[in-house]
Amino acid sequence: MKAYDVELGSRLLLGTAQYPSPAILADAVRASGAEVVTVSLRRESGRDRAGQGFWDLIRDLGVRVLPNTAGCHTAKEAVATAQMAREVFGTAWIKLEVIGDHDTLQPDVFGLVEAAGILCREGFEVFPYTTEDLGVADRLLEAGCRVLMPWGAPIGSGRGLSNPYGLRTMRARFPDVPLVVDAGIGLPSHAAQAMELGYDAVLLNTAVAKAGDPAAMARAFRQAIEAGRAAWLADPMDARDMAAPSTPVLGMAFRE
Ligand SMILES: CC(=O)[C@@H](O)[C@H](O)COP(=O)(O)O
Repeated sequence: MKAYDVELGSRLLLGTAQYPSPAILADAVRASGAEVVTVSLRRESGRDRAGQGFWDLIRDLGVRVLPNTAGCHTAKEAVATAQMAREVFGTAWIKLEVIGDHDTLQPDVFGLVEAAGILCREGFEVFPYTTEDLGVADRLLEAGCRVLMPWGAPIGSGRGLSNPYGLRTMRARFPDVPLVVDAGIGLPSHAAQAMELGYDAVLLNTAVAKAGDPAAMARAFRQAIEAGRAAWLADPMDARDMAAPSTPVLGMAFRE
């Protein structure tokens, strides 16, 4: 997958919050094969003393950092956080979250589009956490985003894909835009489903961090994402309403 002209070997992007310990986080990142990890500026203080240990750990893992604006509720707050993240982490990449609702952590799509426009004009490479709304997607692309990240389900819910139909429609509408399902994934089968719909990648955090064995779960997600991608490339059959005998009693044994 290509994101902002960077070729990524892994289609799993992993969050770094909520792990029981730094060592378990490191094991999970290695097991996942992820080449990109998200980092919250509000949680880690980057290269100052308090965040130095975390920063060293990320550097030793050799992964690319995708800072996020987690916890921001207005465009202004998100822009300021992104600007600080660029200074601290030395990257133009930013995962843009503008939260609109306390209960669902649903994106505020108005604030999102506004912040995306400002950040793209300032040279950021924006990964917006959005919904599957096609009109909002159009606005984000017009604002300059070159990757879209629709939610699977509310952050941290582990519910899987709430609206597979909407995600399928989005994939069909934007065949050439890198699309990443972000948030709400609870099980490897959810991630596989996203990949089977033709999504380019999956971003997740809680399902691995909160598993009894985070490294084992990270490995399971890696395998599921690879399987889902392989299935998409293999051109899956269409589902049917009616039964069709898989072993016909008449006719040829093979299609040709
Ligand atoms: C880590 C990160 O960026 C989260 O904000 C992201 O949306 C992941 O959500 P889950 O924790 O539901 O996987």
